[in-house]
Amino acid sequence: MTTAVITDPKVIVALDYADQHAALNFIDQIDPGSCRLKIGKEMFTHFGPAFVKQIVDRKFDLFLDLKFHDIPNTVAKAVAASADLGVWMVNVHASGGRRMMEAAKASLESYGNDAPLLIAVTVLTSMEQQDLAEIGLNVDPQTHVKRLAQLTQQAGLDGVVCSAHEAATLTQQLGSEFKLITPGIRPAGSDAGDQRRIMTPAQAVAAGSDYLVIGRPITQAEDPAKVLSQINLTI
Ligand SMILES: O=C(O)c1cc(=O)[nH]c(=O)n1[C@@H]1O[C@H](COP(=O)(O)O)[C@@H](O)[C@H]1O
Repeated sequence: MTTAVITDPKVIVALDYADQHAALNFIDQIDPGSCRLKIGKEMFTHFGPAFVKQIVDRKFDLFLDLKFHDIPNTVAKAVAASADLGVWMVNVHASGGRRMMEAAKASLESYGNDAPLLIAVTVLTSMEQQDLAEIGLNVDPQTHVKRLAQLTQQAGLDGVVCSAHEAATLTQQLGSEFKLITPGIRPAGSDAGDQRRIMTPAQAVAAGSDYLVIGRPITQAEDPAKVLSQINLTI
């Protein structure tokens, strides 16, 4: 183990590897107290629930990022299936609407204190105003995020995924208990890639982000554990 243990680590490392061994090699170098981990569509599609359980068994808090978006009954069942895997956090798309989110929340009632945090994606951090216009949403990203975050809170969820650019406004509007999970994080000097609404780790925390989702700047570094430690020192 090379990474320091922190109380309530803020970094969630996005394990977007096509190769299970590369992911496990990284995990072997870090301590579960130094970060949380996220498995998204790429690794889940390759390696399935067995891989999720492997990570959970290693005592990492795991965010299962499958961004469910379907009719309420289907999403409710998928969210409950995620809870059965023992994950720490699971998400849906807020644009699936109030009834879908309420059904997802209700499906976790029977899990009591073992229920994962349930959060909703607002506007993807890869999207800017022009992308919204192309899908018929003639609104600026901030306004749309605000609207979806309000709906998410009303539906009883624990927080939202948004860009750190929206964090300060959302904290003011929705209170500090409502969790803000922010991808689109880039340490100074690193490549933005396909992300559009980005911030550095320190800026994001200062803006009010509760958790920072960081993928490629860590996973594609020559020494991922070292980059994670360096980021932890800045926040
Ligand atoms: O829900 C997410 O985690 C998510 C939402 C969003 O709006 N933008 C976003 O980038 N993500 C995820 O966050 C991670 C970001 O990875 P990097 O761009 O490599 O840091 C990816 O796994 C995305 O799927």
